[in-house]
Amino acid sequence: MIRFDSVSKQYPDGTVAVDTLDLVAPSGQITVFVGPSGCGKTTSLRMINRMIDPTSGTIWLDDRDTATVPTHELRRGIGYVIQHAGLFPHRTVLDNVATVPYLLGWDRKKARSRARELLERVGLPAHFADRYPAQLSGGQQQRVGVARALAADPPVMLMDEPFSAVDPVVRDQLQDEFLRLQGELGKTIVFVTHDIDEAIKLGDQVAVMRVGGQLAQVAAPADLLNRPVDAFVAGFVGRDRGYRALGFTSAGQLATHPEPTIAMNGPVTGSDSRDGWLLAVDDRGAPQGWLRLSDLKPGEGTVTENLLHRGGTVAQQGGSLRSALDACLSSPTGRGVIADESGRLLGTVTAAEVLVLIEHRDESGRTQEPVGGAQ
Ligand SMILES: Nc1ncnc2c1ncn2[C@@H]1O[C@H](COP(=O)(O)OP(=O)(O)OP(=O)(O)O)[C@@H](O)[C@H]1O
Repeated sequence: MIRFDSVSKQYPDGTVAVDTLDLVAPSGQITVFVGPSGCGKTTSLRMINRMIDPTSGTIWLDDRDTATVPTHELRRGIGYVIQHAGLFPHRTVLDNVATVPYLLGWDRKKARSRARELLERVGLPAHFADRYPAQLSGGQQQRVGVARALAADPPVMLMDEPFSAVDPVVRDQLQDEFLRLQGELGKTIVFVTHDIDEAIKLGDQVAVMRVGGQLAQVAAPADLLNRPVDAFVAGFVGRDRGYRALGFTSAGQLATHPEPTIAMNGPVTGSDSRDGWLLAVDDRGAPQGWLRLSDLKPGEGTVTENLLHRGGTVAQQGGSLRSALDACLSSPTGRGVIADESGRLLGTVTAAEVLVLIEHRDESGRTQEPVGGAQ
């Protein structure tokens, strides 16, 4: 656990970067600092490993006042990842990852074998080990940065905009893999970003700061979306927060309607169709897309990929209200496709049925007794 106890930082020129911050970052969880440029996120983060010393107040790491811990000892237990990864350009990827173990005096073989294991963990193939950072893409460099920070297995990780310098698709992948890794490792993580969507996706709790270094609100993502404390937080969290909050509310077990299907690569037969549409499934029963019978030209007798409307999303049974509603809204038929955990079709629901569930959410955002749906 990391605890900020009335922590302030005023730089010598008089700038108050952080103003009387009180906050707990619980062990094994991800706490995200988010806020507009200059609101004191980086300063707050760097005070944890004492790259910056607070002007007043105390930062506790478990039961130790960090001001009383020698910095080299403090930093041994704290991994640090920054934007652009900050890799050493003249060292190979493997030696970059092994930096801290070398510094800690590990035997070279053990350090390198640990580095190899970590590269694999962050999803980099073994042949990258002997490359230099400049020979990697931005996303690959960030993975190396994460592996390097994890090398000595520190219980705490500080991450300052680690995924900001890569394109949105790679960022999304890095975020997913980071969450998967954290699921395995359970580190105490403090993460800085200016991107509210990233904060909401990654944070177990999100601390919104305002310029002047004040904490505006700290809350779980769903609470932040459902109950912003003031106009600043509401504005920062964004306009479609009501819709996004549905992402944190389970749709429960949806009562689905049976949906007539047609087999991929099989013959087109329209006899079961209710409204001129059929849902194509593969040989495992996984939905592939919708087929509109009126799109067929004479002689097109086989269900092939290029005949399908594939824009619709598929929601998983037991998933969120947002994914269920999205499945309906994105479906060309208005019927949202619901699959089981292994991706096999269960049936469909309508937006009206999902809306009934949304209306029956309780105060905390949970859905009550499943209502609506079908037989
Ligand atoms: N060394 C310094 N001397 C004086 N002022 C500083 C110094 N470092 C940061 N500041 C100021 O402190 C405030 C907080 O800066 P900080 O870098 O912590 O903000 P941030 O929220 O991380 O910003 P960004 O998202 O733009 O990186 C800003 O007004 C900044 O200009």
